[in-house]
Amino acid sequence: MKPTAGAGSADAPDGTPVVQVSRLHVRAGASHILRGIDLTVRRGEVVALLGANGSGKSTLVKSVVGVTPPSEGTVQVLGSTLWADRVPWERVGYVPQRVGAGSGVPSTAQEVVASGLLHGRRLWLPRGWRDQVHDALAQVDLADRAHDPCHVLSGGQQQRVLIARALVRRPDLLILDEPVAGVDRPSQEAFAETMRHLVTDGLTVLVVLHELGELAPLVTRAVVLRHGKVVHDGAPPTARGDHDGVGHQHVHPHAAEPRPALPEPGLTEPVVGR
Ligand SMILES: Nc1ncnc2c1ncn2[C@@H]1O[C@H](COP(=O)(O)OP(=O)(O)OP(=O)(O)O)[C@@H](O)[C@H]1O
Repeated sequence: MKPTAGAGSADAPDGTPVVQVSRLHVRAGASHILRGIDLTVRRGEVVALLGANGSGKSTLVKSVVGVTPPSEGTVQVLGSTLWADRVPWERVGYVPQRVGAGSGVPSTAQEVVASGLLHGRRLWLPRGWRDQVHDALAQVDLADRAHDPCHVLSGGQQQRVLIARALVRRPDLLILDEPVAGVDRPSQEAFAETMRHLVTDGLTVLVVLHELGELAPLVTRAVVLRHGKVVHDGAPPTARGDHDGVGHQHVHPHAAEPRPALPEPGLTEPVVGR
């Protein structure tokens, strides 16, 4: 995936909350899925949302993008309160958990990505949309597949189309739910490189991951959910053994500054001084 210049604001992290979740509860029937979540994502941060299957990660990001309404509590995005104020969704990119870009509709990659330029107040494509779509597809290395129907693309390529759809509006806030699940290693590396450029340009990111993988060097904070509650909010964990990995970056503390114990067994392990 190839970066292009400038998405998001060019501001440095300044502590301004971009996402603010307060005492959020979500219930569905008899299920009490989220149980009092507090989460703040500040401008310029890259926050990884981690946790075991069923811990509530997708439900939390769906609440942040206004798909799932809260039972209690509030969610603010870019300073606007969901379900009360108008939220500037045109500044938000969202990649849902793997859904397939085609979803049975015979749309081309170009058409799917172009739909990312539409939002509540703009139901027509802006002047120059073809170039914007081409740039977004180039960022995920699919410019040459623009006119292919999505159903002929592989699962990983469809996922990259959805990433391009989120990037095409040059968002200030990007929310990704397992963006690289099912994406091959070279594409993961290219995606991480694209993200590195976008984050340098000021993009704020909330990303659901099962492991930090190639995005590890970018992640500024990790939030771990368990049974619908936040059980860790702080330094990102480091996967066991990755000192041997290609491209490993020694960004985590060593013996002098031990990491907090990770509360999510089996997910990742703290690494100290290896
Ligand atoms: N609409 C719903 N009705 C009832 N239960 C639901 C609903 N949506 C989610 N759940 C339940 O809430 C829990 C959390 O689901 P969620 O998809 O948020 O988990 P997750 O952490 O994203 O999991 P995974 O890592 O498997 O994607 C699960 O037990 C799920 O079955």
